[in-house]
Amino acid sequence: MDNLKLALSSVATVCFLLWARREYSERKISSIPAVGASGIWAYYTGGWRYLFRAPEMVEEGCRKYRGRVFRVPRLFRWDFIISGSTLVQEAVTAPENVLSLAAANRDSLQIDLTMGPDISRNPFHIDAVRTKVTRNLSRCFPGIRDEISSAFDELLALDENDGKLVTVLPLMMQVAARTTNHLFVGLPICRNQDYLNLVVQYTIDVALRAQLISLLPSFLQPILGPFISSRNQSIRQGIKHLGPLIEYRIEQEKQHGPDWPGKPNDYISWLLESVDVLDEKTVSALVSRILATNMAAIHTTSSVFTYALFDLTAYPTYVTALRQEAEQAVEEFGWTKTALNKMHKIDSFLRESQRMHDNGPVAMSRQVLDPMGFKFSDESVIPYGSILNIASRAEHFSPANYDHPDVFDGFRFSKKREDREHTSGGGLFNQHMISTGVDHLAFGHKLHACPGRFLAATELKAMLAHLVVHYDLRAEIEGVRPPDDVFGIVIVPNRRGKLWFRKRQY
Ligand code: HEM
Repeated sequence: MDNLKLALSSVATVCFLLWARREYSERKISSIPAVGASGIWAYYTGGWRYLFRAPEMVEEGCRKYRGRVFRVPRLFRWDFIISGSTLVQEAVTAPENVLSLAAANRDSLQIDLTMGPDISRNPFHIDAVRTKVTRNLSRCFPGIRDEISSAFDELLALDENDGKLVTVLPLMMQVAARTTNHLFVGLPICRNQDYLNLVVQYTIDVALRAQLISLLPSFLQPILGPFISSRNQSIRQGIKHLGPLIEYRIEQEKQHGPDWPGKPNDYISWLLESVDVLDEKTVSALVSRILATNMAAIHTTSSVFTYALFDLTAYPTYVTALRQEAEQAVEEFGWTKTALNKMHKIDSFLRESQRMHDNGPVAMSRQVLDPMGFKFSDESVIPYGSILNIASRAEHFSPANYDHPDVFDGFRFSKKREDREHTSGGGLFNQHMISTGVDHLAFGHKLHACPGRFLAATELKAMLAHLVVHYDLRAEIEGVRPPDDVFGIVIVPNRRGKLWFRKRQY
C-alpha cells in the first residue's frame, strides 16, 4: 500500500512539474498572439489543424497581425512567424549564433542522421558554391547550354511536326539534374540515368526519413535514426559513380600539386580547392557534399521552372516578346552568358513567377540559439530553442510592396529597369532575378541568401530562352493552370500537370 502511495505521489509530482514548466513557458509567450488554437489542449487540437490547414492559418495570422510576431501550434510546441519589412530585416540580419539556419535545418531535416554531422559542422561546400561556382559561370556556360539543348532534345524526343503532351515536373527535374551535374561532375556521368535517379531521389529520401525520425522520442532518435536513414546507402551508390573520378583527382593533386595540368573546371575541383580539413579530402566526404548540393539545387530549380511554364502557357501573349528578346540577344552575342544578361524580359518573367509561386507560405526557418531568446524591436521575445519562420508569401503579395500584387505582370521588373535606364541612364540593380530584398524572398535575403542563385538564374534563363526559341508550348486545357499540390506547409507545382510541346513551326 505504501509503495502504491509513493508511486501515485511521484506521478502527481511529475505531472505537476510538467504542468508548472508548461505554464511558465506559456506565460513567457502569452503576449504573442496565437492563431488557430486556445485552451489547454491548444498544442494538440491546433497542431493537428496546422498539419492539414497550414496555408490558411498562416494567411489568417498575417491578416490579423501584419508586421507583428504571431505563433502557430505544432503538435508539441509553438512555432513563431513574422511578416512586415521591419521584423523581416531584423531576422535576416541576426547573426548565426543568435538565429541559426543550420540549427533549424538540423532539426527539420535531422541532418546529423540523414546527411551526416559534418555537413553543418564544416560547410565548405557552401563556400565553394558562393565563390567558385558563381565566378566560373561565364566560362562554363557553353557546357550548361549544350546540356540544356541536348536534354530537351533527347527527353522530349519530338518528331518534326507532331506535338506531345508531357508531364512537366519530372521532365524539368531531369533537365535540371543533367544541367547542374554537367557543371558539378561533367560528362558522361551527368547523363547516367542511375546517377541522375540517385541525386533526384536523395532529396526525397532525406526529407521523408527525417519526418519519420522526428516522430520518435528524442532519446530514441540517435539509436533508431541510423536504421531509418538511407545515408550510407546513398553514399555507397554515389561512390559507385564518382569514386574513381574523385580518387584520380586526389591522386593527380598529390603528384603534381593543386594546379595540375589538364585539371577540369568543375565542382569536384572547386570542392577539392575549398576543403580545409585533410580528413574531408576523401571520396566519401566529397560524395556527401555533392549529394547535399544537388539537394539544394535540383528540386528548387525544377519547381521554379515548372511554375514558370505553367504561367507562360496560362498567359501565352508573353511568348512573342520573350522569343524576340532571346533571338535578338543571341543574334548579337551568340548563346553566351553576355546574351543572357541582355534578356531583361525573360529575367523579369521568371522573377514574377517566383514572386507569385513558392514552396509554401513560410520560408527561411531559424532556431533561436541565444539563451535570452530573440528580442524584436517591438519588444516581442521569442524563447530560446524555438523555431522562427518568415511569412514570405505575405511579403510577395503585400500592397505595401507591389502595385496590384494579385495580378501576374510578367514584365513588372523589366519595366522598372527600363524606366530607370531611360530616366537616369543607369540600371536598377534591385530588380534583377538574383536580387534579394525584404519584398522578394524567393532566394532568401542577407546573411543566408541562396549562394546558388547565380547558377539557378543562369540555368533558368537559358532554359526559358531555349524553349521559346525552339519550341511551341500550350496548356493541356486552354486557360487552365494546373493547381498546386499542397502537403501541409509545403506546396509544390502540380506533379501530374501536363503541357503540349511541339518543335517550333514558324
Ligand atoms: C531556383 C532555385 C533555387 C531557389 C528558389 C533557392 C532558394 C533558396 C533559399 C530560399 C534559401 C534559404 C535562405 C534562408 O533560409 O535564408 C537557399 C539556401 C541555399 N541554397 Fe538555394 N535556391 C535555389 C537554387 C540553388 C542552387 C542551384 C544551389 C547550389 C548550387 C543552392 C544552394 C543553396 C545553399 C548551399 C543554401 C544554404 C545557404 C546558407 O546556409 O547560408 N540553391 N536557397
